[in-house]
Amino acid sequence: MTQRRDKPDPATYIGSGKALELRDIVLESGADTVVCDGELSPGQLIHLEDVVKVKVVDRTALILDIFAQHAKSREGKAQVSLAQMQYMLPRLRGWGQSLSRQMGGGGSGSAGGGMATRGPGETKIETDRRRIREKMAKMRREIAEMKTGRDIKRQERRRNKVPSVAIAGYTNAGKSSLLNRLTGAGVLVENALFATLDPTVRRAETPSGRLYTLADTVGFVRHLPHHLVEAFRSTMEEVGDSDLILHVVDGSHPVPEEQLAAVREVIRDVGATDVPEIVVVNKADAADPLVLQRLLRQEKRAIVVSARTGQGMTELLTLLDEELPRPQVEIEVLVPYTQGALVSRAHAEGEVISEEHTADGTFLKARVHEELAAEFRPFVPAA
Ligand SMILES: Nc1nc2c(ncn2[C@@H]2O[C@H](COP(=O)(O)OP(=O)(O)OP(=O)(O)O)[C@@H](O)[C@H]2O)c(=O)[nH]1
Ligand SMILES: [Mg+2]
Repeated sequence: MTQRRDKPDPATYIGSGKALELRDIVLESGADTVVCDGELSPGQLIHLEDVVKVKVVDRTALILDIFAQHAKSREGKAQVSLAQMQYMLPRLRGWGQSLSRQMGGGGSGSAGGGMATRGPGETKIETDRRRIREKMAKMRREIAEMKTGRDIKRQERRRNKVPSVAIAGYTNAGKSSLLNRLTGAGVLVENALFATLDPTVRRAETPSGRLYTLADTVGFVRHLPHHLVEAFRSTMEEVGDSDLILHVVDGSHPVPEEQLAAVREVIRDVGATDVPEIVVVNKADAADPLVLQRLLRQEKRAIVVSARTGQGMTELLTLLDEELPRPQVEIEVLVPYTQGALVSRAHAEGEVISEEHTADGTFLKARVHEELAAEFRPFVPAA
């Protein structure tokens, strides 16, 4: 059901007449849940439930439920429960329901007899709120500790100078499928929204034999509610810290541009705007050729692939090899004057620290990329 309004009804989100219409649909169809593609205030949710007499789930709650089903890592799980508690806090409903029921199925054992700890004059709902807040504080501390661990890992990767590639994109675009294609990683692929929550990082090799890491990320959605942004953070940081973004877009979608734009908005939000991006138009096997042509015309650096059939993978790997920043190596060499071209390349492709013309040739200190360093290897003076 859709309704066009200037703004949501303050009481029931949709208008009161529309709410009655919705109640009739619920009765006729025997539906047990109403899902609303929007964010309801706690009051709107309660009022709407009172009218339709079944459970009402808004967009945030639905996304949280999906996250909860798919979170695998400890940090992912903790972040989801934190977001769930934050969501529940203003929505607790009185005496009747137990906390665990309100927290949604499969809750992490947060309920339990609150009677014993209830302070004087505190109602059940106040007790519940206090306990949730305490639990949230504990959870935040735990997440902060987990983050430190992850940062250390990331720093190690940096120090090792293995360039990192993040696969980002709208949910269901085929990010995990692409990761599997590129690395044979066996990451969960599902035809469901948000199959991925925990950051999954693999090591891989470019055709020219350079090592890099490839990180799968959670799918982006438009208008991501704020407390979900927090729950996403681990993956987003991965994107912001990467050396290259493979921005996967579902080419079989009639208007992939919308998803591209939505994802770019989030990339901007996490400050990853200066990370180079390759647009990977996926699902070529199921796409309208006209849409693919349009995308290739519009996007500077785009490539059409199919993670399913393997189409375009060789080209993608070649492109990735070209776009990955070259790690810099410091060299100290004595280059004979007959090899002047090599010295010129150090100037053009690298950064010359010092240059001295001796009787035996050019004594050069420079920072250059790995391939060039290899060419200078014959001229490293014997120690
Ligand atoms: N036809 C076709 N389907 C594909 C292709 N790549 C992926 N799919 C399907 O698209 C669906 C989503 O793929 P995933 O790889 O899980 O997508 P994702 O981007 O990782 O999704 P989230 O992790 O949920 O954000 C699955 O049903 C895949 O089988 C492709 O090249 N062609
Ligand atoms: Mg995935």
